[in-house]
Amino acid sequence: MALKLYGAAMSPCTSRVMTCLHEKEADFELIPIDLFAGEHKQLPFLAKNPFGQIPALEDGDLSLFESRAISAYVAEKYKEAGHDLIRYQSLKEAAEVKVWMEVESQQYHPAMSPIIFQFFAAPLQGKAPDQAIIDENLEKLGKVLDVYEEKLSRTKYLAGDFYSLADLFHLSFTYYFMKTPCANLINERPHVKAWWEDISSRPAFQKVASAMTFGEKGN
Ligand SMILES: N[C@@H](CCC(=O)N[C@@H](CSO)C(=O)NCC(=O)O)C(=O)O
Repeated sequence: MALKLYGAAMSPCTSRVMTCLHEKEADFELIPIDLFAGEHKQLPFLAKNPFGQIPALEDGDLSLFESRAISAYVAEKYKEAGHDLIRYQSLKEAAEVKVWMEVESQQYHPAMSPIIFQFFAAPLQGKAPDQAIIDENLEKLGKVLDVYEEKLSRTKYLAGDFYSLADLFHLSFTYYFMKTPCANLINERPHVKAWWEDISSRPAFQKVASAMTFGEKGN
């Protein structure tokens, strides 16, 4: 039976899960939740995620939320299908994947998401981007990217010489980041740039990126 993903194609958190579903060649249905109408802040959606945020996923009687947890579930459930994202046959490699999944959510995302908010969400609320917030977080992100540059000079991908869920977790927010005037923060770091070009060119993400139209005319 097809998995049901509740969210919005342009939302980076929904796109994170869709990218994983495509890598695993999983059959799913995207059920749109209208953020602009506040559908995510009321029942029935609140019963799927009490924090009132997209995405949520239903697989039979299992209902999940948090895009990274949903992606990890999908990667485990379909571990023998499509690309192995969690290195389930190697305890050591799987542990490295877990380290860099945490790095994305604990180091990279906290610096990246305020920048994305300023460029894409603030204007929707009629506010100009707050340059002080952008600058403060660019400095933090630069320090994180310096660590990435060194690591990626030693391994092709973050967890090793294999593409994993850790790399995938970065795709959707970084896609929007590369559309801002701050893209040079990645482009000026050769190993990070090469890594970004490699992971964002994967067919599973390309399928998703075409619908990631935040900030474009009419959105
Ligand atoms: N840690 C959670 C964050 C979900 C989230 O921020 N969802 C956003 C859209 S994705 O950018 C959202 O629902 N925003 C609307 C709101 O917060 O009101 C996850 O990874 O699933």
